[in-house]
Amino acid sequence: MKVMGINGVMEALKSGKVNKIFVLKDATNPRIKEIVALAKKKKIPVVYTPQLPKEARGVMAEISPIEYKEVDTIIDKCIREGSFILFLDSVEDPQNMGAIMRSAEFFGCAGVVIPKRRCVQVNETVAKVSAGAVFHLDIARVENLANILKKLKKFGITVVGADLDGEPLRNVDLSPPLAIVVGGEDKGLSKPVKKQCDFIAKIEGYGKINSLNLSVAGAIIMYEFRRRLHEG
Ligand SMILES: C[S@@+](CC[C@H](N)C(=O)[O-])C[C@H]1O[C@@H](n2cnc3c(N)ncnc32)[C@H](O)[C@@H]1O
Repeated sequence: MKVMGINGVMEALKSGKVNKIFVLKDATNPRIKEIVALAKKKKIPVVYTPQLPKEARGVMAEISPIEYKEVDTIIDKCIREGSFILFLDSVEDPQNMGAIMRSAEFFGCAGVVIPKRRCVQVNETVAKVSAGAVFHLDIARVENLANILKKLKKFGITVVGADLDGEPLRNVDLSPPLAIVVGGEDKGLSKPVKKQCDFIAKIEGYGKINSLNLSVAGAIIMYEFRRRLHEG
């Protein structure tokens, strides 16, 4: 897998997943120089090249494939840290997947769980849009999201689904340990997934359109989770 762009390469490098770095011969950006210095310190080969794809913006890394985690590892971490797990139900657009993964990492998510089918997988676009967040996140792939959500109850994890057809977010209990479930672009939350949610939360709008981009909806709930924890 290749990662392009300064942020993605830097985060991949910090996470120890880079095998080789390609740098444009005449690159002058000081952050690229920082990347080269860090790569050399970590004894990672740096190849200078006269040409790179435009979207690399001067730097590209060859990385090991994403190592998916067991969902149980993420559940343990969520309980131990008193944090939250993000579940993505049939997200199809890699831009949206990358954007929500970036926010999930930013808000200190214990891990992200995605279905093996009918969902975009963690590819180069997701890695790039996430600004390298995917290299710091624990990500699990599961056969059936609803079955895992059912299992969470036994561990005392509250499951909150984000949906247009819910009660206002401000009335919903977001106490940790928490699972936040966000739906896909077209279908939203599937029926079996909705059935496993303890609460369905709606972010109230004040304009004419009725829905948010899924990555924005997810980020608002993750922020609200952290805000309430902070304010006690
Ligand atoms: C673009 S919306 C999907 C809309 C879908 N056509 C539907 O009818 O549910 C993608 C996902 O973002 C989340 N979302 C978007 N707007 C939201 C809102 N106002 N409140 C809660 N969740 C929202 C939900 O999880 C939703 O499934």
